[in-house]
Amino acid sequence: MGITDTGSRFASPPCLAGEIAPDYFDPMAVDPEQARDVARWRTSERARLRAERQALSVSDRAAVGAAVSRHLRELLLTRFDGAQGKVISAYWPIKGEPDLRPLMADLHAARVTIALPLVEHKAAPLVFRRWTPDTIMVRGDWNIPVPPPEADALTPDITLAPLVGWDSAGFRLGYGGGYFDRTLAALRPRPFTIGIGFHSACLITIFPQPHDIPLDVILTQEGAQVLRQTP
Ligand SMILES: Nc1nc2c(c(=O)[nH]1)N(C=O)[C@@H](CNc1ccc(C(=O)N[C@@H](CCC(=O)O)C(=O)O)cc1)CN2
Ligand SMILES: Nc1ncnc2c1ncn2[C@@H]1O[C@H](COP(=O)(O)OP(=O)(O)OP(=O)(O)O)[C@@H](O)[C@H]1O
Repeated sequence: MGITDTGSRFASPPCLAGEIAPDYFDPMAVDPEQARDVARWRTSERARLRAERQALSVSDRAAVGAAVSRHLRELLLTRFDGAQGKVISAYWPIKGEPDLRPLMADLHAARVTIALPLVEHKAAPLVFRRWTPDTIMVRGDWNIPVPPPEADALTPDITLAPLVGWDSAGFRLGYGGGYFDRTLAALRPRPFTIGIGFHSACLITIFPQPHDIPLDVILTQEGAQVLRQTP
């Protein structure tokens, strides 16, 4: 899907994707050799982008977290009237991801219900459990801090998907477990999905495969990218 045909508008330049001929790559082609090449390429791009992110100073990363939080607050106000009474799934930052925890606490105080994702079963959709600033976290899969098993399981209205890489058609590269794609494929109604990442993690294309689901918005420190129509 191209940029112009989604009716998108951009807060900053959308990373050259408009310069790609639409017939350059056929995302629906399921050629096993091509799928294998894409998987290898993704593995090396993930490593490159993660190393780049890790090389940033702590204060640069903190500034990105603060800027993304500002844009997210604004997006929730303008598109969801502040999201009061809604369930938003966030994430507990790992491996240099933008830290939105202060905003999570502010949203909780503003009567937004916050949930966090858990890998409770390998290669299955994520489970979301309620988080409040008083939640005592436990170690989950991959050592990610998660709410305890007795925390309520919730279905998010809005999902924040942390990303390792993104493209201007709204596709996301994560850590390679396929968890968000499986989750979005399973959830009905599908939550409004906001990718969260560094602007510099923009790729010309992630070579979307049939299982990849484009996000509704991608937020970076430079604002909203790939903003789709109102849900
Ligand atoms: N902060 C945060 N929490 C999150 C996510 C996230 O991206 N960020 N997730 C978003 O989904 C889920 C965890 N995602 C995971 C993704 C991959 C693997 C994992 O084991 N990766 C293997 C490679 C897998 C493969 O290539 O088959 C590895 O790196 O060794 C684990 C958890 C839920 N919580
Ligand atoms: N809906 C789905 N059903 C079954 N398998 C899926 C689905 N979505 C993704 N997968 C599998 O997960 C694998 C990894 O997917 P992908 O490369 O898109 O990961 P990712 O989006 O970077 O990971 P994550 O969401 O965990 O951060 C794919 O090879 C695919 O086989």
